[in-house]
Formats: sequence, C-alpha cells, structure tokens
Amino acid sequence: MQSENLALHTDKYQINMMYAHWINGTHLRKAVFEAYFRKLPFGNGFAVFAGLERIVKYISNLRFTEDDLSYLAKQEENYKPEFLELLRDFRFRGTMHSMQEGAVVFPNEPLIRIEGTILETQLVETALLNFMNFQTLIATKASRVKRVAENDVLLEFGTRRAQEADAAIWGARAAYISGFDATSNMLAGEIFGIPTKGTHAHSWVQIFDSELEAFEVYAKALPDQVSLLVDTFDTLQSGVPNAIKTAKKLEAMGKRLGSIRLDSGDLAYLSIKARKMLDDAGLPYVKIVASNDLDENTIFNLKSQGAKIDIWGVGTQLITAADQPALGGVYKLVEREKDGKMEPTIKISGNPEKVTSPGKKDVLRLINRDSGKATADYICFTHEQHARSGGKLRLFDPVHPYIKKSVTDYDTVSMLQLVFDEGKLVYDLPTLEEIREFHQQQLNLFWPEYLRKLNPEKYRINLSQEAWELKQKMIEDYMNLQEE
Ligand SMILES: Nc1ncnc2c1ncn2[C@@H]1O[C@H](COP(=O)(O)OP(=O)(O)OP(=O)(O)O)[C@@H](O)[C@H]1O
Ligand SMILES: O=P(O)(O)OC[C@H]1O[C@H](OP(=O)(O)OP(=O)(O)O)[C@H](O)[C@@H]1O
Ligand SMILES: O=C(O)c1cccnc1
Repeated sequence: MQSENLALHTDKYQINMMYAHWINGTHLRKAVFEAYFRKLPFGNGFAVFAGLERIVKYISNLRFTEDDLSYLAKQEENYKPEFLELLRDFRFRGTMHSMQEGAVVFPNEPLIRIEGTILETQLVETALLNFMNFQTLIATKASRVKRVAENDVLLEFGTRRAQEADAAIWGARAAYISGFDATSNMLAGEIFGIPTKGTHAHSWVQIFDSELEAFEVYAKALPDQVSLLVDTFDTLQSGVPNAIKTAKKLEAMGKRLGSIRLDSGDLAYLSIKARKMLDDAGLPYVKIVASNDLDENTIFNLKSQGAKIDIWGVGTQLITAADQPALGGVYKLVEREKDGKMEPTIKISGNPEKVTSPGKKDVLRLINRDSGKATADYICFTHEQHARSGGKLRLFDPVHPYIKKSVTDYDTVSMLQLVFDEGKLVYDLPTLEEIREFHQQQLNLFWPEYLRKLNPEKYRINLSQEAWELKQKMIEDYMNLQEE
C-alpha cells in the first residue's frame, strides 16, 4: 500500500486536458491551485484535516508505468506517441503547501496549495481530493464522537461496513488522529502502528453447546483481560451471570476478566443492570463495552440516560460518515501564467458561495496573546506582510462586510507548511502519535463554543482587505464585460 502507483487514479478529463495543452504548446505554463471545502460536514463547527500522508506518498511515487502507457495508447483519444513519451518521464516537480494532519480547519480556507506546470497540477487534482475529502470527513466524524465520549475508551469497529478496504484502513487512521484509542483492523494496526483491540463474535458462543463453556474456553485460551460478548441468548438472565462465573474462575487462576460487551437491546438499561450485577459480585473492575450502530448522538443520549458504559465500539456510522457521506472539497485554479507572468484568475458563479477567491493565498491563524485562544483565520496573499508582523488588523466577513472587528494583540501561526519544493519532499512526515498530539494542541486553541456538537458558534474566516478588493474588482470587471 505504501508504494502503490496511482498515476492513473485520475479522471480521464485530466489526461485529456493535459493532452490538449500539450498539443496547444501550453502544458508547461505555470498554474496555482488551491484545495478547500465550502461547507462543514455534520453541522460541526470545524473539520479535522487528514490525508496528507497519503497525498505525499502518492505524489512521491507518481510515475506512468509501461502498463499505464500501453493502456493510454489504447484509448479512443488516440494520444500521440510523443505525448506518451513525455508521460514516461513525468515526475511531480511542483511546489505544494499543506495544512498539517490533525489541524482544525474551516470552510473556504486553502487546505492545500499546489504550484507547478499545468500538466502536473491538473493530473493530481482527482487523487488529492479523493484522499483529502474522505480522510478529513472521517477524522471530523470521529472528532464529534470523541467530544461526546470524552475520556471513555473508543474502539473503531467499522471495517466490515466500510466502502472497501482503503476506506477501512485510512478511515481507522483518521479516527485515531481524532482521539479513538484503538481499531479492530489488524492491517491498519500493522501499517500505522494503531493499537488493536477485539472482543469476540456471537458465532464463538453459538459454536459451543453452552454459553458458559464458550466463555471459559475463550478466557482460558487468551491472556488476561479478555472481553466476553453477553447478548447471544439473554443478556441479564444468561450472558452476564455466565460472565460473572467465568470471572470468578479466572480470579482463582490469578487472571482477570477485562470487560463484557453489550451489542443489542436497550444499552442504557442493560448496562445499568449489568454494572450492578458485576459490582454485587465483587467485580467492579470488569468494564462494560457497548456496540450496535452507535454514533455521537446515541452515545450522547445513552450518557444522558446514565448508561454505565466505559468503552464504545463504533463502526458503521463512523466509517461511512452515514449522516453525510461526502465532504465537498474542491480544487480551484487561482493563478495562471500569461505572457511569462503570473496573474490571478476567478471562477464566477450564479451562486455567490461558489465564486472563487483569486490569487495565491496563505492562512494565518490569529492567536490572542491574553487568552492564548484563536480569534480568527486570516486569508491573505502570500506577499502580504501586515498581519504577519502583528500590525492592527481590521477583520470583516467577506460575505457580510459590516460584520467587522479590529484586532491588535495577537500572534500569527502560518497554517500552510511547505511540503514539496520544486518536486523535492522537504517535509518530515510526523508520526501518527505526533499527529494525534498536534490535533489535541489544535483543539486547545479554541474556545469550547466553537467545538460543541450542536449549533456551534461560527469561527471567523476572513479575507484580507487586499484579497477581498481584488475579488470584488474581478467580479466587477466580469460584469462590465457581460454588459458590453
Ligand atoms: N437506551 C437507548 N437509547 C437510545 N438509543 C439506544 C438505546 N439503546 C440502544 N440504542 C440504539 O438503538 C438502536 C437499536 O437498534 P435495533 O433495535 O435495531 O437493535 P436491537 O434490536 O437492540 O439489536 P440488533 O437488531 O442489533 O440485534 C441502536 O442504534 C442502538 O445503539
Ligand atoms: O454496529 P457497528 O457500529 O457497525 O459496530 C460493529 C458491529 O459489527 C458487529 O456486528 P455484526 O456485523 O456481527 O452484525 P450485527 O450488526 O447484526 O450485530 C458488532 O457486533 C457490532 O454490532
Ligand atoms: O472486537 C469486536 O468486538 C468487534 C470488532 C469488529 C466489529 N464488531 C465487533
């Protein structure tokens, strides 16, 4: 998986545009693209950026193999052999800036910025969005679950319901970034070093003549702290009493039962009853795991009902982002080369939200010096120095400019990091533990009102005066052209 070649993991129209540019002699012109999303998923107040590691590996390994080239040669477009020869030597030689994985990010701010020839910047759009959109979506969903579960243990159980293997594996990683504690997916554990955990299935119990025998055999076979699934027949009449008997036998052998798992029925009621039965039996250390189509809302609800659940197994709803199965991240051209010079470009739309912001931009996070908390994200051109030096800033909402405020006492954090510099990888990929830690630090920068699950406060994402003025001017120029 780490060194897979994904050159053709792109939409055909990218290859066709590359070809047409080559025929036209414009394929080596420079272009700048920015990737961002317009709307936060799940009604959340923020998103958790993920996908960079895979994007870096994808770009580093980007080559057209002989098989790729012969496949391209067979296409109905009849690409000229000289074009395919050009692709044979293709390498990504562009420059890429990106948010770091685990960053708390917001709509309409560039998450990735790519500069290079039209050929290379166009080719990578599809895969880059594919990785960024999915992983950011799952990391964001996982973050919502984590907000609700707080310090309880979270296990990622989604593989069987994921949209195929890649989604399961990279989804498990995204969940871990946002604070899940372990995954049931062994391959994700092997590849990324995520802790792995597991209980057992109903089939384990069914294959034996009695539930008690099943529990005893399992607990004896495995080391300390196993988890027993107690709902195969009757949770309170049979499952929990048999788990207690097994726990007592284990104690006599110097071992301990780790937990029981509830997977059906009223999880609040059953967990409260089971907790009491375990405590009354002198087994306060045995934890209770719950699973069954859980998400942040059921977990929140179960907690409010006083459920005695220590560990949550979350599968389908997380890995498929069931309530919003796609993040609408886009990749838009913001500068193009014309007559040897770079110039901003805009995409106009009848829908004001879809009008792009022209020019090559940075994202500065303004941190209030008193509180240490983030005040706003400030999107300005890469050449603008004003905010970087901590000067007085007038912030205004780009859509409703009358919503404004001035900030003075702030530090700035530049959110986009240089990853590829003219094709050279200059960014040290952090370890997954470092990413998880970074995510936690990112959360600490925000007041709780921006992070809450329901109706969060809207965090300020503001364009600099210069960037806003250029956008308005380009819209006006376009309107004037229409009138002529
Ligand atoms: N006390 C509760 N309050 C709110 N939701 C709950 C509570 N207990 C369980 N749930 C959730 O309600 C849903 C129950 O679904 P369903 O009725 O299909 O399951 P079940 O019949 O208990 O078990 P299964 O069909 O998996 O054997 C699950 O999403 C579960 O997490
Ligand atoms: O419910 P999820 O959040 O996806 O968590 C994973 C589910 O997978 C297992 O069920 P299984 O596939 O055996 O079938 P079931 O849903 O009928 O229990 C497990 O018992 C959980 O219920
Ligand atoms: O270990 C478990 O209990 C588990 C793993 C995957 C899916 N459901 C449950």
